[in-house]
Amino acid sequence: MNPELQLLISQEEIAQTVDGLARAINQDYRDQPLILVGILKGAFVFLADLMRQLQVPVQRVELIRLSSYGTRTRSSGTVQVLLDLPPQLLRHQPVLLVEDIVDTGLSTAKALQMLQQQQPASLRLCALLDKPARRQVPVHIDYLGCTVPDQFIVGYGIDWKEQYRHLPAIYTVQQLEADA
Ligand SMILES: O=P(O)(O)OC[C@H]1O[C@H](OP(=O)(O)OP(=O)(O)O)[C@H](O)[C@@H]1O
Ligand SMILES: Nc1nc2[nH]cnc2c(=O)[nH]1
Repeated sequence: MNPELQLLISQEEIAQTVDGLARAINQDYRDQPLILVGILKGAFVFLADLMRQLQVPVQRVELIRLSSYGTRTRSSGTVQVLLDLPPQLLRHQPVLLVEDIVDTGLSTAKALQMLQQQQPASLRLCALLDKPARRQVPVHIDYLGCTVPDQFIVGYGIDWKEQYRHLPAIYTVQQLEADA
């Protein structure tokens, strides 16, 4: 049976939030050529909207793919790297990591560590959502959209068992069956 969804952040609120984030990034980077790195799959919708609001010269858009939730609603605690970057790509370049949600922080911390190994000129994080209640490792978010409560989130690229990524707004999921 499909679970019940409750609206948390409307399409209009998401658009305003993305706009505010893009304005802050535009102001900070100005004419600096920037590399954007998005984390698949969850961040692909946010990345697509954010980058189209950027006025800074985006010299490259890259994607990495991490997974730690699978079909569950709690992190497995192990972050699998399913797609990495070619070596040396970020060396001496300003890089902005784009993430959909920082929850335990394990995925984002792993991504930051992977990117840092390539010795970028600078590395900052832009996250649409922050769920601080479940943090296991500290993560500094340079550009944050919204803080969300300790509930399971779906929509706007974010899934439950691969469903709901297509929804244009963000919802909390009610009455989820216990994880298998
Ligand atoms: O802070 P954390 O507890 O690590 O959770 C955050 C991560 O969890 C989700 O990815 P998921 O592993 O579900 O993969 P997906 O993006 O492909 O759905 C989400 O897209 C984040 O990348
Ligand atoms: N779908 C979904 N994935 C997540 N990964 C980390 N937190 C969440 C969440 O609240 N919802």
